Amino acid sequence: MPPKTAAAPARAATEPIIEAVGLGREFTVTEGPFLRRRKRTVSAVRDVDLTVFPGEIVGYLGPNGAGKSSTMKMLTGILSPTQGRVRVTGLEPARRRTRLAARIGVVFGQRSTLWWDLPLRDSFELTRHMYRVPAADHARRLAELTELLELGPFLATPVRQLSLGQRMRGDLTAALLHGPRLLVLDEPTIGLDVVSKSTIREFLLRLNAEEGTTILLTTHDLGDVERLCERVVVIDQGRLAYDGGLAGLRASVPAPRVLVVDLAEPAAPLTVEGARCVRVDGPRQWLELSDNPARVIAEVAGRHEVADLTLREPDIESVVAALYRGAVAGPG
Ligand SMILES: Nc1ncnc2c1ncn2[C@@H]1O[C@H](COP(=O)(O)OP(=O)(O)OP(=O)(O)O)[C@@H](O)[C@H]1O
Repeated sequence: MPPKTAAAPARAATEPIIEAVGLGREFTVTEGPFLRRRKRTVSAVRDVDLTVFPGEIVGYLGPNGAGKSSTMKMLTGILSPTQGRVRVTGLEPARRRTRLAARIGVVFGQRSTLWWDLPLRDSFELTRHMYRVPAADHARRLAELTELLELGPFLATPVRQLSLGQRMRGDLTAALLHGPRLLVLDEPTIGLDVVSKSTIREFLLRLNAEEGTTILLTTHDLGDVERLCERVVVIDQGRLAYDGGLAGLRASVPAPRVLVVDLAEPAAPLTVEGARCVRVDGPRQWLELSDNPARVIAEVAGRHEVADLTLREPDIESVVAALYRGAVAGPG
């Protein structure tokens, strides 16, 4: 399926921070019962062209198995591409992994880089040595980050005693202590409660606004996307399916609008041309619209006594679900 595109935000004429052209990664897997094993090639990522400029926040989305983690691993040098080429901050990641590590921060939400048995503060001190950050710079930055991420009270706590949200904030701090230009996040809010999610989202926005840090994140949490990403890239079955703004994403997929009707009395599901009743709860009914809302509203109001009406635009969740379905269904 060719990628759908929408107008990307205006960018300064600067060097891209990420530039991938025709990027691909295949794996050879062995399958089948003993003595009848066969080798099969799995294409995890194919033909991905992706250019990200400094200061962007880009959401990299896709259903399970779409190729997000494989892309992230190629961008951070953990995996070598089998096709195409990629540069991150001007470096070829798999060949210049150590040099690249000094320029980027990486957080994989399900895997901590902190030392489990050490107090948080000691983990940060070890990180300082790994990145060779001067002591005074480290102290200043640690003070800023721990204040913004509300980690002060936990600096003496061993990592294994931290809650998931505290640990995630610790991982973010560790990834940012050396002042990277690019932050790569794989599921940064996975498993967190609403307050912790919000703390992390607000922090990332501030980091981007005040320091100009470029952020590339994968997430299945569309709240992250709505709050953080001016640009989304959708990958499906290894290929790009969309690259553009959130508004364009909404416009590119025909997800239906829903009319919520509060009748004066409970009634049987409404049958109206151009609408499909998808839910009934007492006097409230939800009509999925395939026609002009004004005509549907007029017809419902002509037949029933209506107490209230609300027209709901498709939420980003149903837009993305429709996009994934469309991409899975194939071209067109
Ligand atoms: N080391 C590997 N060996 C064989 N196949 C792999 C390997 N890593 C990934 N794959 C396959 O490549 C495809 C893409 O996987 P990947 O982990 O990149 O997807 P993802 O979008 O990150 O999925 P999820 O959202 O579930 O984490 C999948 O079919 C997966 O099974």
